[in-house]
Amino acid sequence: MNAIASISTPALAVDIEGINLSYGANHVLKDVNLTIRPGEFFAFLGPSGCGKTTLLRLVAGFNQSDTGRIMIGGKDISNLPPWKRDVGMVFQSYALWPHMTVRRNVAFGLEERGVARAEIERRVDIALDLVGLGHLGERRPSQLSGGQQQRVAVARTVAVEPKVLLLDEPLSNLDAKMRVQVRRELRDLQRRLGLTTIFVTHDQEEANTICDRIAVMNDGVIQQIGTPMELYERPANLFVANFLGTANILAGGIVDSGTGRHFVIDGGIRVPIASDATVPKGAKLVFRPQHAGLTGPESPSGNALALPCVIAHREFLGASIRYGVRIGATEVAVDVPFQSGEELLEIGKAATLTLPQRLLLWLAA
Ligand SMILES: Nc1ncnc2c1ncn2[C@@H]1O[C@H](COP(=O)(O)OP(=O)(O)OP(=O)(O)O)[C@@H](O)[C@H]1O
Repeated sequence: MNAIASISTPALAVDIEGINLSYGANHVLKDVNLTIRPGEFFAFLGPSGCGKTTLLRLVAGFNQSDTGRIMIGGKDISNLPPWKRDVGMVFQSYALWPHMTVRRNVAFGLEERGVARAEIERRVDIALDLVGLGHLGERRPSQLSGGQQQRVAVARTVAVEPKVLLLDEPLSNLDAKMRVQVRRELRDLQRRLGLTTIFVTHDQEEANTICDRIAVMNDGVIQQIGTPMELYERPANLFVANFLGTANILAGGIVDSGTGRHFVIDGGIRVPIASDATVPKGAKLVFRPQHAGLTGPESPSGNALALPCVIAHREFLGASIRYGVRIGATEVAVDVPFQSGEELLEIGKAATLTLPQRLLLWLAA
């Protein structure tokens, strides 16, 4: 039997149903419902304090909810203590024992469970090999890099053969370069093990690059669940649009005249609304910087919307130029691919912002 087959268990779904949780008057989780599919790498993503760690700890059994239940593989585990849930959690701090060798750190959880010595040695070997640390078993945590310590924390968790892996901001103690490397390793390990995994992060890039699907949270409420691309291309509301990537947001009001609906933005500029567009009540006009174009002040031909604007800033980003553009009193960002030798638009000059109708988003809060 190969190393992976001997340490992985069949992947199970996690169902989170009707969860409400309060700390005193602070209603931290508000009617949370979601299903994590077997073998999925799933993220809880949201700003600090939105409740994602509280939700993860609820799955682990460290918190109790006021209502609802948690199911793993179709079995209600809400009333089981953490050690009977078959979940493994990697903490932000790693929580390694400083006085123990790497091997002892990985073995510790197995010893606590009364696993036989020969089986412990076998599983420690497999877990350390999985994270590429087989040769460093006799070192102590202080003799390892941050990335290596993180891998020991993962090996220790995987060694107890959990049915679900929980990762609480496991990359936040690493520098930017290490983070990119370790997140790839984590993704690769998760794929090889096929283990249902929940990953908590406030970093959208981290969630986008390694997770199959993401639940975006704000203020204890799930805003939207989807793949990274779905969330980026079809955000459900202004919060999601703003949290994943850069979003330009223009406020205004709808007027319905004989010539169809228009969205009147700052300065009285009228943006025609496509006849088939769904515009929720209180919606704002949203578009991504790379979906807009810029030309000189004369209106361009074609079927893009053309709005008069003024160039306010210009930043060279390498592959593109980011222009800060004023439309009425609002400034928006427009990314134009950089072509060597091409003339740039001058700051302070009038220009025309072009927007393809099909890429406009009409989103409410
Ligand atoms: N044990 C506790 N007692 C009281 N309030 C708590 C407790 N744990 C968390 N909270 C509160 O619950 C809310 C959600 O906290 P939580 O740690 O889940 O947020 P988070 O999204 O994980 O944030 P961060 O990214 O900063 O860790 C916050 O308002 C926090 O102050």
